[in-house]
Amino acid sequence: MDQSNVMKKNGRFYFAMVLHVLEGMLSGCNFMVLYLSIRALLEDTLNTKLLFTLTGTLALIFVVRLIIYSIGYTQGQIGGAEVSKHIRLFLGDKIKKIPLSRFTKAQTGEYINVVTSDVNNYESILTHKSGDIIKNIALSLSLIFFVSTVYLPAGLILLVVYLMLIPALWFSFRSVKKYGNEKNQILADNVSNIVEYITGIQTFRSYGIGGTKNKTVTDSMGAYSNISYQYEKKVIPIGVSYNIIVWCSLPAMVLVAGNAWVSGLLDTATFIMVSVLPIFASKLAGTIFIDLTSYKNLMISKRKINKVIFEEEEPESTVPFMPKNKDVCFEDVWFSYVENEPVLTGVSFTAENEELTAIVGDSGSGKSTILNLISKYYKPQSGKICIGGIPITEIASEKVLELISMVDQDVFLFNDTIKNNIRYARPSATDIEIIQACKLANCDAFIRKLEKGYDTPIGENGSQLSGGERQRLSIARAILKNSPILLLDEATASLDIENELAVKDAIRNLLKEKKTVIMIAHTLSIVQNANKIVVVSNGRIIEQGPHEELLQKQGKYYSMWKAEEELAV
Ligand SMILES: Nc1ncnc2c1ncn2[C@@H]1O[C@H](COP(=O)(O)OP(=O)(O)OP(=O)(O)O)[C@@H](O)[C@H]1O
Repeated sequence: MDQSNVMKKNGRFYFAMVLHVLEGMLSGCNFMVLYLSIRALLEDTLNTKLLFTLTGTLALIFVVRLIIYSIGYTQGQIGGAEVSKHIRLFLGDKIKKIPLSRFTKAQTGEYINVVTSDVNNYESILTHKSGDIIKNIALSLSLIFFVSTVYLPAGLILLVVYLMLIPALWFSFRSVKKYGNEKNQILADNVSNIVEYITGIQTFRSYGIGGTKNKTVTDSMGAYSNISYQYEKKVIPIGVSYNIIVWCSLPAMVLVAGNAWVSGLLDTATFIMVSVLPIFASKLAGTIFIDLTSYKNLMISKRKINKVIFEEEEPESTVPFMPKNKDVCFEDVWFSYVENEPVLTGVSFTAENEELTAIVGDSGSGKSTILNLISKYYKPQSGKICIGGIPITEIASEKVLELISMVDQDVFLFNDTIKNNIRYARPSATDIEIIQACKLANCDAFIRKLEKGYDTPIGENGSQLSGGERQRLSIARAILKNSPILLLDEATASLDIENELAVKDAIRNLLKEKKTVIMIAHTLSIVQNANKIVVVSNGRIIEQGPHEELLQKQGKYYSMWKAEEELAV
């Protein structure tokens, strides 16, 4: 669907709106019948026949209104739900196309908010708010029209009641604009913080910073209640003042109509009718004020949805990406996550086709960032990253990632069976291929010991598995995907010796295939046989070459090697 049509309202919605207008006008007719009844009563012309005619008319209005209401309500609900269904489907698809670098912590809360509460808000505008507002406005207009025809000054008083809505809404819309946007932004931060809090609840609890002790969450909750309070504090007095002013229409009406009655210009029936109408009209105007204020507030959600709909997308994957070879080349790449805090400063190196390139360096030197850039999770600020000589900047992430298998420290596992978790790497894989991959990744044995073997559900994010087991499942995925480029973060230091050996053995099996491998190595013993070792320090490459050559240089690599040897002794 074209993005400019996503939020477009449909025929059902407009049909429902027409029916709401009719319903509002019919409600106004009740007052006319009531007026005729009072007239007949006071003029002593009320008899059984007229009484039946009047009550029959009221019953008919009721039945017609009921029919119109039922059709209008149903059409409005279906029409609104259809629009929000299109929005949800579009956003689901859109999120796939947004560059991965946009999914920072803050932005994630914003997206969650848009696809959940903002779409719900917009749906409620379509299914409820618009209909209620339009119906009440139609009813108000028919009241003004009716009263004006029976006694013009009374009609003008009612008109003033409704015209007073303009300044009241001007003030309330100003507050909505000021606090509503801020409230929405704080809510998005709140969602991000809560998602992070709940995801990390075990860690928070283990350090005794759960509940109110978690300052970030409590601060953000506090900020949200503050802004909600500020918002209400500004809007409520406007609503209250408006109500007080419009209720003055009651004594004003009694005074004006009373004077006319005393002077004989107005009959008793009209006096009674117009004198009680301000009670109803004031209440109705108050409802319209509240509904329009909340409509304006809900329209913030519409703008936010639109912002995501028109957000810049990844380049389309129409261009086939078939590099002749799979060497990965960095040319003077500069990158920072946060403005003015460079993490990579002029990185240049080539990981040759079907060779093993190891990246070593101090913690925080930028090793994982290099892998993140190859996977297009982020975009460099300057410089070029090429695969097989083709710059990847203009290629869709999807296409680039087809060529890459990633085995890193953060293994994400779905709440599904072991077999299905591995199958994500290649949905067309047969059970035998999955088992074969698991054997090579050293996980077949532990999987078979589980109650239901490969069909065992592994809980949310694989919570029932150890760190080493999760890493081996991730290696099994990479083996199954069998892509020509392998990005590997060898993080075995945190594992117990048995798991470390199993993972290292699985990695050895993974490396047997002819692939372009870029491996972050945390222990140097594993990189001795690499074709090239790239040494990173403070975001720069300070040495590169094979093991022996780097040892001879007696630079950073040499001292790291010596330090590791001493540790081993
Ligand atoms: N998403 C992020 N936002 C902001 N800064 C980040 C982000 N990820 C990493 N950094 C910072 O970038 C720098 C390089 O991080 P990186 O993870 O690439 O280092 P590393 O060499 O892989 O470290 P380690 O060996 O400890 O995993 C660090 O200072 C880190 O704090």
